[in-house]
Amino acid sequence: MEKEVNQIVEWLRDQVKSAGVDGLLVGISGGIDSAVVAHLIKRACPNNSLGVLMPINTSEVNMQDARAVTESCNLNSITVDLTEAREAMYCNIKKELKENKTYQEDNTRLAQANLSARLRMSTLYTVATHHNYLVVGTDNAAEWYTGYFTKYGDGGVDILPIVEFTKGEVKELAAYLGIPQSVLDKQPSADLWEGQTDEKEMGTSYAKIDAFIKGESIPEQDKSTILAMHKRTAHKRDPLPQFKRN
Ligand SMILES: Nc1ncnc2c1ncn2[C@@H]1O[C@H](COP(=O)(O)OP(=O)(O)OC[C@H]2O[C@@H]([n+]3cccc(C(=O)O)c3)[C@H](O)[C@@H]2O)[C@@H](O)[C@H]1O
Ligand SMILES: Nc1ncnc2c1ncn2[C@@H]1O[C@H](COP(=O)(O)OP(=O)(O)OP(=O)(O)O)[C@@H](O)[C@H]1O
Ligand SMILES: [Mg+2]
Repeated sequence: MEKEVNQIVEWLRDQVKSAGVDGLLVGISGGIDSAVVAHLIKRACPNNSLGVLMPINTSEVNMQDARAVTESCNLNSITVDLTEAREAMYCNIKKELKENKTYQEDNTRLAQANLSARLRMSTLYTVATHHNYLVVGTDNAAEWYTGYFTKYGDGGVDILPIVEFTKGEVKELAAYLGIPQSVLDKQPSADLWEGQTDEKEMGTSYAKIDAFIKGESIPEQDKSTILAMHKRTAHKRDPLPQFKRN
């Protein structure tokens, strides 16, 4: 673990140097992926790293965990509450769609969820511009393979330090780095709506996704769920389709 952590930390420093920026920042949710990235950026840039807490109707438990994460690595942090901004923006969009008679009730939950993720992305880039920092992403190998992230939301970042680590490996990194126990024990959740957990929404488990990525055999049902997600989200990983002139 120590060797891997040092390698990532070195890589993060190289990214800062080659981009010609002053430091690194990450959104802190109170979940394990951002906790690991928080510790890594603090190690890479002790005096030039920042955690950004961005509640949108976020529970006090998750806020406490987010604060515990920044305290556990002594990471400088700010909190930007986006609850009202998300509400105001979604209300305006909904009103216009209703007037235009193109509002679709069925898509409300996902549309609001993805708007939350994209408002967080906009906030991180606003702070990054002020500080001359890079925005560090938290996607792990399981999320990347299944495309379980919002395009240009939590997927809209500059660098991905843990994208080759399975969820299981992220947990090992977290234990090594000394992340608070309440964060280690928590069910992974995008926390985009009440009661959401990643595994409930995806219809499979991180253990199965990790095993599949590592080439191990898993039940057919899980395999087809994972492959369907991978296929449906190819556009999030691929370069943008570009019309080429003759
Ligand atoms: N074939 C194609 N080629 C090019 N673009 C394509 C496309 N198909 C859809 N699109 C575009 O992509 C959009 C759909 O993608 P996207 O907006 O990402 O939305 P979508 O993949 O439908 O939803 C995001 C998923 O990620 C989950 N999530 C989000 C954020 C954080 C976390 C977490 O773990 O913390 C998880 C969330 O719960 C949800 O299941 C469409 O609206 C369309 O604009
Ligand atoms: N309330 C929040 N405040 C700040 N950043 C957030 C918030 N919610 C989500 N994010 C950002 O979006 C990322 C994606 O969320 P995701 O749920 O995949 O990761 P996590 O919460 O760190 O870990 P887990 O997947 O175990 O819940 C987070 O790592 C974090 O960078
Ligand atoms: Mg989470």
